Amino acid sequence: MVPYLRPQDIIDILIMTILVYQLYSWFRNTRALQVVMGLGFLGILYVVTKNIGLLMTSWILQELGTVLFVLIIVVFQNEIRQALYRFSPLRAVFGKQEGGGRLDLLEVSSAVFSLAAARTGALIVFQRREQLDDFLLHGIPLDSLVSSQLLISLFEDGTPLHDGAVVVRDGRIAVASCHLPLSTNGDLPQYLGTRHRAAIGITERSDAVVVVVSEERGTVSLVVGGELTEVAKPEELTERLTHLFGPTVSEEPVKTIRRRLTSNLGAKLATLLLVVVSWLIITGRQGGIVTVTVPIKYHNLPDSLALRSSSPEEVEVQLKVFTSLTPSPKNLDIVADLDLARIREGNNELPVTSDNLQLPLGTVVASISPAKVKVVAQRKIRRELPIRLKKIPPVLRGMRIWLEPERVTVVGPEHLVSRLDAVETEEVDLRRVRENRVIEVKLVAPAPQVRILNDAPIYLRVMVERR
Ligand SMILES: Nc1ncnc2c1ncn2[C@@H]1O[C@H](COP(=O)(O)OP(=O)(O)OP(=O)(O)O)[C@@H](O)[C@H]1O
Repeated sequence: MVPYLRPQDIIDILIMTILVYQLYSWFRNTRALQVVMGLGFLGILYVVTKNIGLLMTSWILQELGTVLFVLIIVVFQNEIRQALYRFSPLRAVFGKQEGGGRLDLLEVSSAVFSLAAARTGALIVFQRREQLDDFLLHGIPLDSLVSSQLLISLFEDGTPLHDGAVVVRDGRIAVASCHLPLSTNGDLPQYLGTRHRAAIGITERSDAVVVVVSEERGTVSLVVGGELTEVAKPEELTERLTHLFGPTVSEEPVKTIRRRLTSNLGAKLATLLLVVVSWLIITGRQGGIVTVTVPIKYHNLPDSLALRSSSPEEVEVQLKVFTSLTPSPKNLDIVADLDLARIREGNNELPVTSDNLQLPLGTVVASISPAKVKVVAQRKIRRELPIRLKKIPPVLRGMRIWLEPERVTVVGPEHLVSRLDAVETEEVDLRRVRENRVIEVKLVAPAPQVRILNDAPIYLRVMVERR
């Protein structure tokens, strides 16, 4: 189905694999991923039913797909907005990374473990690069420094703000008593109640880091990327938070790259397979091969050389065409433009490649025939030749005629210029000339490739001697 694989195709597949895998890792464990999987299944079903000719089923699936697509955009607008935000290149420039330096993590750890010891439930969300506003409900805005005492008193049972989560942003407590979205991950253990599900929910939808204290069990857990891990000691929590907020990652870059490439390898390979299959289906749906006859044009011929001959004048180009993008490449003016800057005197063979063609969007060159053109170049020479009147006109008795200047310089291919013995003027009519005259005459180029290097006018002087 695919006769060749260009380097661009490999880049194409790799880019799509990275994008799809990124999307998958961001949507993983969210409702959106399950819906996207469901849609993917419907898509596969549609392709299968269409290909085996189940007209009604494929038609219904097609119509359903359009409706579902619109519904998904409406229902998952938050997720889509977050995903687009994550893709934005401006995020790296303007997005703020929560700095561990501005936040006293020792204060946080000490508060959290005091709360755990007192069996007071707590939920602290640390905003990192991604905005959380879309996910926060009913919060009371605050703007205060993070201190152990303040955190303890915020979660103190019976106080007005103890219910819900505290959000720490830019090293300060920004919101208290706010409601977070719950995780929809059906695989979570039964014993995790809504506080823990809320902690997991916000980290599934963003890059936030959450510390959660269980009122029932007195445990402290750290939640990142939807993964919850219990932390036993305040020092461990401080260390892990420092690592999460710290700008430096102590691992060597090579190790980090290797770890990033090999982690979650199964999902990555599955994504690659999915992209390759989709790529094969999409490229397989190209509108087939179209043959176009393309004329050859030349540029950059060195000044010292002249083109003696070239063959062929045209090449046949087979194009693979995406029909949806280019309806009829036959009607397009495609020209093969060859650069002659490097040719030498004599026979030259120039390859014709897709780089020489200006192709319309959505077309790819499958083959060019012939793939080479023969160009014979010849040295240009310069000669000074006498100027000769074309057909010496009949002159009256006593009339003298001569040309000024008498000689002119020409330049052109050696085989043409070497054969010339003069450069002729156009015809001049002297029948009515009875007295002295100066007539401007024009020179005629001996051949199209021969150039006359003369800017000054040529005069025919006529002198009539009176007796
Ligand atoms: N969506 C939410 N957003 C923020 N806080 C929430 C949310 N849902 C519940 N909470 C907090 O969790 C408390 C209820 O916790 P619940 O016992 O249901 O969860 P849990 O995970 O079992 O926690 P714990 O182990 O502390 O009991 C609520 O009083 C409220 O403070």
